[in-house]
Formats: sequence, structure tokens, C-alpha cells
Amino acid sequence: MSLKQDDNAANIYSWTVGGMDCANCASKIRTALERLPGVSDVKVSVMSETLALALDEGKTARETIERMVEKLGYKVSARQKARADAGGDASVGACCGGKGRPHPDAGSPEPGHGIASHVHGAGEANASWYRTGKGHLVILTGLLLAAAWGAEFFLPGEMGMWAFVVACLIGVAPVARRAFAALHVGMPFTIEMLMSVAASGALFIGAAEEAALVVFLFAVGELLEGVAADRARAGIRALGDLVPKTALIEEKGETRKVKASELFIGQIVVVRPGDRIPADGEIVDGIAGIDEAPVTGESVPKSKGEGEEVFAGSIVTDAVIRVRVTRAPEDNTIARIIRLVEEAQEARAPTERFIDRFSRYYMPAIVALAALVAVVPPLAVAAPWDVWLYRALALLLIGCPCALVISVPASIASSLSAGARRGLLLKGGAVLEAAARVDLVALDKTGTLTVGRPAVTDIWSPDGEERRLLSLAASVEAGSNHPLAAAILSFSEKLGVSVEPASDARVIPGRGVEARIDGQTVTVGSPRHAEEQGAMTREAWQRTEALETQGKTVAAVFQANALRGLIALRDEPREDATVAMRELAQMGVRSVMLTGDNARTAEAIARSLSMEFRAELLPDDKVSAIRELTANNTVMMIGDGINDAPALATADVGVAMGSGTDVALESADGALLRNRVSDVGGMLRLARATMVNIRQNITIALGLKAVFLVTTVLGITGLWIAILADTGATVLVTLNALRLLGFRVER
Ligand SMILES: Nc1ncnc2c1ncn2[C@@H]1O[C@H](COP(=O)(O)OP(=O)(O)OP(=O)(O)O)[C@@H](O)[C@H]1O
Ligand SMILES: [Zn+2]
Repeated sequence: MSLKQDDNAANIYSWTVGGMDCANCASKIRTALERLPGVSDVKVSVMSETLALALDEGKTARETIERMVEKLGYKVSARQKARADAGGDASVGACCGGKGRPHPDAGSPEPGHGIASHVHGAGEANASWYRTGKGHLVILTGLLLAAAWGAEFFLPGEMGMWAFVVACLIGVAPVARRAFAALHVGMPFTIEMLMSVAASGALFIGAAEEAALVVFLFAVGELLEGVAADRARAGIRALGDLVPKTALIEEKGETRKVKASELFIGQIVVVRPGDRIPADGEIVDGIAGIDEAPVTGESVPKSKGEGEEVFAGSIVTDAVIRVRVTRAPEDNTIARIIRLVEEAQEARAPTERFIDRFSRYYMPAIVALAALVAVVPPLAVAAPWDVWLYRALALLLIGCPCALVISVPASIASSLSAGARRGLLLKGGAVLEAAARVDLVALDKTGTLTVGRPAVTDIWSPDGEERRLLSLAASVEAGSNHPLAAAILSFSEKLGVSVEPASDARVIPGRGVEARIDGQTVTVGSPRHAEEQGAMTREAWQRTEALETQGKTVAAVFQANALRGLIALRDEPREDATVAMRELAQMGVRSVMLTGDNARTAEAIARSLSMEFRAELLPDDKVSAIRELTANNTVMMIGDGINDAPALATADVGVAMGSGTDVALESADGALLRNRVSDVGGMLRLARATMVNIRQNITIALGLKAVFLVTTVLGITGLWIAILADTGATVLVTLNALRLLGFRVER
């Protein structure tokens, strides 16, 4: 990643930029700014309409940056204060560099900027088309063209022709100004330049009417591109609109309306039925159905009551609740999701980088071709100059790579926001591309394939003292937060077994726990561990095997090398696990269960789900298992993101599963927020659909260009068809990408 923090004088600044509608515009701005002294790490995002860069103000002033962007034809306004930490943003992205790092924005001094600036600072996104600069140009060139047609009709002879010349010159002036601004910063090949040359060339050979028409169509095309780009952005912006702008707080028995962006931790807000919750918090009063679809994509309302966690943006369906705010507006779950999606859109996909490189040669190549077309036939075979000059000018208009350049980012942006709205988060184009190639999914057992809440099913003590056994086990497990520990504790509580105080509790990773009770060390752990400590008997093994074959996990309780008994627990597979694994199989994807549990238990569960398994893995073994699997497959690993962080990082795509604060969103390449295994298939289908969409887009863009390249050289189509083909392709590509917004997770 490019940005190093060796340049201490540089601060990160960012702006909102209006009027960009294709990646071509973005690269124009990037190229221009990168040439300025003291400027580095320029990031321009068409989708979020932002510009960010590291700037040493001793070398270049902020105003210079703004003036430069305006000269190129875009609107610019400062977005947020300088941030001293320049390192973080560079880590966002696809590659492993950024994993596990907290986002530097957490604790930003500006409340709610993440959401607010996108909803309100949206350039011209919400303005009506005729009020934008592009709208003005369309109206102006349209009126001029109509006037010229009128003039041609009523005025005698040559004068009608001159009306078109005037219309064309006035219409092309603003375009030419942008072309020269770009030329000035060393970019001769821009669509504006091609346009200006083509229009003035057409005037030169006497095709004034067509020149005026081309200028008008160019303006219309730019407008349409802008509208299409706004539609693509709306998908992401809609997420931000899910958090209400105001909140009701209670003070001295009275309710008062305040801005949701100004809520602070500890405040109590009142939420009435039908309203959206304004902040992440904890219910302190009331029970209500909560529809969390806006945040997690899960549309079945959950009943939640006192002490339970709720997310900003969720809808309270049926009763009044009071919620204590537990997170500041700028780091609530939905704000984090939006931030992730935005950052994801800036992480460039490999295909996108390839297209960028390609289009860098494409435009000059077409210009060279146009030059040849203009000169070679007349010189070689004495063909008429005006015919070939005309064809060359039309060719110039085909040299605009707009549609091609936007083909990949438009699909990716649509796909990422479609996913985010359904609880499928993916952090960028590179992740999407990798996810589309996945042919093996590795899943953690506990909590991912199973419910994660094991329950005690059998107890055996060789001397018949079951209650004593349970009491010992519970005392030791009090020092562990393993799911098995929770199960043993709640079971003994249910039976009213006394729990003795234990000391020096110690977790033995992947094996069990031990603690001192009455001066003696007692261990609860896997039978294998008990065996290694010399505490297993023949009879205990026979019982263990029988229980494990039923898919139960056995915990052995022993003191020194004397076995005190066995406790069997069973963790049920999730309801949707069978369906989920079947869907993966149908998609031609292998599924492998990874577990620290013993092989017999693992086999019993894996068989019921018809999947492969690898068992008795210590925490490090999971990482090596993934590494082994990645040798021959593209592997997606699904885990909870907290215990499995290293394995997630090792897989080609690491996806955390869970909802809200219990998912480590930041540590994985993606997340399944609905907390359903069946969404794994949905995520893979979304990724595959995106790649298909990208391929369609590239085909549309290149295909149309190829067709009109040929028809132009052959003289079948002329200037105005060429410009129509260009903008038409851009609009088609964008519309095609927008189809992804309607993606369906359920089949
Ligand atoms: N607190 C505990 N009490 C009893 N047994 C334990 C405890 N912690 C670990 N074990 C034993 O060690 C084995 C491996 O534990 P580990 O935590 O690595 O895997 P797991 O979380 O149970 O399963 P998975 O890898 O599928 O999530 C468990 O199956 C269990 O037999
Ligand atoms: Zn463009």
C-alpha cells in the first residue's frame, strides 16, 4: 500500500466533489493533483463523490487544490477537518495489509460526519437535472440548435448555415475550456478534447448542422451519465437515511426532540411504535418487536426486552420502549457498515486496474487511428479529403473510453450496496472477485454450523456421585468463558448444585480448564487430554466413544490422575445448516467443517450435514488446515471473527458471522450480519452474479465501440451516431449494473 507515514508534515484532507460521472473523470482529477508538489496518496471516488489526499500545506495550499478541481469542471467543497493520522485509510482494502486494524475514524471529533456528510453533502445528487451545470448546457445547446433550425428555415441562403456555426461554437465553448484545463496539466487526451476537435473539425469541413447536433447530443449524454451515476449512488446513500435525524429524549418527565447526531452515551431515548431507533443502545424499559432489517438484513422482527441490545435504524414494531444510548452516533453499527461499504468501493478490483491500464492506451490509439484514416486514403489512392476527414472526426468521438472505464466500478458499487442492504458485507472489488472464484468453504463448528449453545445431556460418575461431580465441574468452569463451560454452569444451577469457590483457574487452549479446589487441582477437559494425564479408564473410554458417536461432546473431570466422571453435551446444528450445505453442494462448492472437538463427534455432525470435516484441531492447526486447503482451492472461511481471526486472515476470503457488536466487522474480508449460515450461498451467488455483470458490461462497452469503429471507417455511420453510441454505451452499462441492486438472497 502506497502511503507511508514518513512525511510528517502531510495531513489528510477531503472534499466532496460534484459532477463526476465516470472513472475517467476521477482519473483526470487524480492525475492533475498528483503533479502538485506536496500532494500524495490522492483518492478519488466517483461513487461517494469524494476526494481525499495527503497534503503538505507548506508546498501547496488547499485553495490551489480546490481551484484546480474547479478548473477541470467539477464542483468542490471541503468535507471535514484535517486528520493527523494519515495511516489508516491506506489499509482499507482488499489486501491483507489492513486486517485487524481498528478504523482510525473511531472517535472522530465530528459527530455523525460519516452519515451526515453523505446525505447532505451529496454534490448535485438531489438537485433536479435542469438546475445542474450539465442541465444548463443541454438547455442552452438545445435552444441554440432549435433557433438555428428556425433560422435555416426562414433565412435565405448562407445565413442559415451561419446560425449552426454560432450554435456549435457557443455550445462547445464550456467543453473546450475544460479540455484546455486538462491539457494545461498535461492531459491531452480527454473526452472534452476529442469533442472540441471533432466539433471544430466538422465546422471546418462545412458540416455545421451536424456539428451543432453533436454538441447538443454530447450535452445530453453527459446529463444522462450524471443521472445514471446518481442512481448508482442512491443505493449506498439509502443506507444512511435509515437512521432517523431526530430523537426523543426524556428530561424531568417531559419529552424533548433533539438531533440524533448529538446524542451521547448514557442518554435515555423514547422510541414509539413505528419509529426507528435513533442510536445503538440497550433497552431499559419495555418489550417490543424489533425489525432489524435495515442493519442486518433480517426482516423477521425479534422480540427484545430489558437489558437487550438494539441497533440504530431498526424499527420498533408494536410498543413503546426506552433505550439507553451505548454508542456515540458516529460509531454505531450502521455508521460502521456505511463506512465499510464506502471504503470498500474505493478498494479497486484487479479487473478494474486492468481496464484502467487498457484505457490509458485506448484513447491515444484511437486518435492515432483517426489521424491515419484522415491522411492515408487521400494520399494513397487520392480519395476525397473531406470524406475521410469526416470519418476521422467521427472516429475521434469513438475514442472515449467512458463506458469501458465505468463498467467495473459501476457493477461493484451496485453489488456492494445490494449486499450491504441484505446483511452481506464484502470489503471491496478484490474480495468480490475472490469470492466469485471460491470453490471450498471452510466453516467453524461451534457457533457457526451449530447454534453455539450446547446443553448437558448425560452425566456419569464411576462412584455414582453425580451431584458431587457436577459441583466440581461447575466450580472449575466458573473460570472459563467457553460455550461448554456456560452449559455446565447453567445445568448445575438448574439442579441447584452448590458451586464451591475455586482459585488459580487456568485455560488450556483447545484442551480444557483447570483450577484449585480445597488445595487440589481439578481439570475439566477433552478425554484426549485426560488420557494424556493418565486419568482415563477402559470403561470411561467405552462410554465416551458411545456418546461421541451420537454427536455429543464429552468433558472428562479429573483430579490428579483419578477420573471423577464424564459430562456429555450436545450442541445442535443450526436449523438452516442442512439447507445451506446442500446449496453449496449444488453450486459445486465443497464444504469442510473445522473443529477442535474430537473426530467422532465431528463425524456425527458432519455426516448429518453431508459435509467433510477436520477434527481435533488446536487453534494453530486451524490456520495450517486453511493454508493446506488454499493450496488447491480458493477458500472462504466462515467463523465468528473473534476466536477465528487468524484462520479468517489465512483464507482467500475470511467472513465473520453474527450480528451487531458481536461480529468483528473490522477483522474480516466480509460479514454475514443476519447470522444465518444459509447466507453463505447467497454471498457466493452475489459475487458470481457481479462477475457475470462485469463481463456483460465489458462486452457492451467494447462491443459497441468495435461495431461503430468499423461502421465509421466504412462510412456507414457518421458523427452524431458516434457520439450517441458512446453515451448510449455508458448509460447501458450503468443501467445493467443497477440490476444488481435487485439481487435476491433467498432462492
Ligand atoms: N472449558 C472447557 N470445558 C470442557 N472442555 C473444554 C473446555 N475448553 C475446551 N475443552 C475441550 O477441548 C476441545 C477443543 O476446544 P476448542 O475450544 O478448541 O474447540 P471448540 O470451540 O469446542 O470447537 P470449535 O473448534 O468447533 O469451535 C473441546 O471440544 C473440549 O473437549
Ligand atoms: Zn466521463
